[in-house]
Amino acid sequence: MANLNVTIPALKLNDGASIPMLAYGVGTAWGKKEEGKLDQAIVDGVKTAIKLGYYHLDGAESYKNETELGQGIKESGVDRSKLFVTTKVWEPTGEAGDIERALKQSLKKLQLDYVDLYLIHSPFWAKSEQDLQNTWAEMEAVQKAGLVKTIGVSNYRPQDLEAVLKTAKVTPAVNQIEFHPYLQRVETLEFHKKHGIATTAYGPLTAVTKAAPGPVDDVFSGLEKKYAVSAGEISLRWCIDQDVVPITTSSKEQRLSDYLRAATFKLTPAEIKQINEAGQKKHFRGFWAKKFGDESRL
Ligand SMILES: NC(=O)C1=CN([C@@H]2O[C@H](COP(=O)(O)OP(=O)(O)OC[C@H]3O[C@@H](n4cnc5c(N)ncnc54)[C@H](O)[C@@H]3O)[C@@H](O)[C@H]2O)C=CC1
Ligand SMILES: O=CCc1c[nH]c2ccccc12
Repeated sequence: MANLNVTIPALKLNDGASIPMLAYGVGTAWGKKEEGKLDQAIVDGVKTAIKLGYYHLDGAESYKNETELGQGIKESGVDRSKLFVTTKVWEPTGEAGDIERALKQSLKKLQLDYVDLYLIHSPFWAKSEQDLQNTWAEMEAVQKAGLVKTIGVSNYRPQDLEAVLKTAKVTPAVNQIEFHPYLQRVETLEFHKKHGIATTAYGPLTAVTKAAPGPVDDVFSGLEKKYAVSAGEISLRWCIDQDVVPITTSSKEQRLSDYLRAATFKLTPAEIKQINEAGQKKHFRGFWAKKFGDESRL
């Protein structure tokens, strides 16, 4: 297996930490594992990703494979300090101490004493603005206690972030959202920019996988020839060149290896504009569609 030996760029977060701009996610591609049993395929997938150079790893309590993610990290032999590990809390209860309890369980499964980034998986469990605010205060507390380096959110809409910012002492450093040419999240990205919140993107390959064929295909084929890369690699680079960190995944080593080519070329502003204009002709949301509302562009 060719290892391209590429350098993945990093993005500076609002708290001074650096986040690698290409991540390997363990939330999709692996199917459902048997409860309580270590799934060696997931452990091996994590080790393969790390071996190839994916040092940013995206997990979550709800994926039920933090044990495999932790074991893969351990068996990779790569120094902990070189890795950037994210996990997410699923549905906070709103009770005092619930975030600390959930985080400590995650850390135990991951066999780690801290995570680089801890996210609230979604805002959809909250019944009020106050729920979002109280839980954010709990996130601030675990950061202060040194259990996590950086705190953030996922799937938050501008109105959810507004609510958090009314009482926050620490601005969320990251919002992890679905982002691809058919879901460009213009308003959300503008809000992020205004408040110094970094965007990380799940579903970055959607335009060339689940939502294909579509209006970006012709633009992509021209760029595939120009840069001698695949449409997937164009999709990932389209994120990176807009300062968005793509989180991708595959159980296939060859695909993961190929995607590293996203770090070997750069799209021009005119090419990004071409993709954006073509992408705006179609709307597709692969995750959480009912929660956002089918037609929402947020
Ligand atoms: N915070 C959240 O709510 C969510 C977070 N995530 C995170 O993001 C990660 C990546 O999410 P995805 O949507 O899976 O990312 P993605 O858009 O990069 O798609 C990856 C999937 O596409 C498949 N694929 C790749 N190349 C392909 C090709 N050429 N033809 C056909 N299929 C191909 C892969 O096998 C994999 O299943 C997850 O593992 C998870 O860690 C994912 C969804 C929601
Ligand atoms: O994060 C992506 C969506 C999601 C939420 N819970 C699960 C569990 C397993 C796979 C994906 C997800």
